[in-house]
Amino acid sequence: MQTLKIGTRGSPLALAQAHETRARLMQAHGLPEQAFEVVPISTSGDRIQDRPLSEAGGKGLFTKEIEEALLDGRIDIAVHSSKDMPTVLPDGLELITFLPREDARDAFIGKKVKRIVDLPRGAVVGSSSLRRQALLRRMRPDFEVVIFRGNVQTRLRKLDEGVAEGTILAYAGLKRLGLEHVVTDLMPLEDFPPAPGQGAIGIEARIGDRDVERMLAAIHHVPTGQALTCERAFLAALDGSCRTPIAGHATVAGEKLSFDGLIISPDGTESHEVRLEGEAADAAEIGLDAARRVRARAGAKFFDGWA
Ligand SMILES: NCc1[nH]cc(CCC(=O)O)c1CC(=O)O
Repeated sequence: MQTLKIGTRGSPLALAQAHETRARLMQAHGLPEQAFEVVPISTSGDRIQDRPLSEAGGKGLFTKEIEEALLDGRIDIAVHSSKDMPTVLPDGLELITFLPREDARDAFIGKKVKRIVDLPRGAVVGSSSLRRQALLRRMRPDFEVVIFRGNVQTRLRKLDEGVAEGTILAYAGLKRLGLEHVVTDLMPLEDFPPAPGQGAIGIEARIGDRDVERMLAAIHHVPTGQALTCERAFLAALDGSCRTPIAGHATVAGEKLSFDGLIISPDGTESHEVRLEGEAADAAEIGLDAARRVRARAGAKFFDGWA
């Protein structure tokens, strides 16, 4: 077979994820590194630095150019952070493979204090994610939450410069970058539920590309796939307004799946949670059912407030 072209964003995290995918494929198929080519692709999401991405057009910004390359045949597979993937993909493409999930929790990086609970009243905490901003406000209404973008290095520099007392990032991303030593605290799943898909590498391919399907089947992690099916069904059913922060996390043990979902107002004052358990084989139905329940509990007005 010719070289398999692995498309990815060019950020350090994206490249680390592409390299992990390549390593797993090499291992599973006994192939040398030269059997693969990692193709970095710049996306609009990487280029827009001046405003929150939720205002610039949301999640699709990180995937558009990569999906065009996949559809054009310039690459054969695309490696993504599942969390950044829209729930609706372009015709002809599917997310078919998930690698074993890393720790899905958010991590706190404190400058003067290690634990977020030890921050003084009114402390400034930086985050660019609507979910994290809302959860921070719910947890500590006294915090001043400021927008904080950029890669890990940029954020650490901002902490050094005194722009904020701390910031929150996905533990998984930090681990994959070999930066877990900067983490000073881990956020509990209950107070600070992760975004749907957090910590899971997802691989997108052309529907019906049999050679690629065969290659990828060997590295697919079934429990992660089931968890992601549930989380993405929850997200898809609620995603009408991308201005509503949504958290969702499923865990799979044997045949059983357990899901926790949450929607929260951006100011953190109103949140609605749901927990459902069921058969892992019913992952999509559980996610959809959870979305119906949490939507019913919140009422239609909840979504109107800030949409
Ligand atoms: N939105 C950016 C993004 N997309 C995926 C990750 C981390 C890795 C992951 O969740 O799999 C991050 C950075 C972060 O949230 O800290």
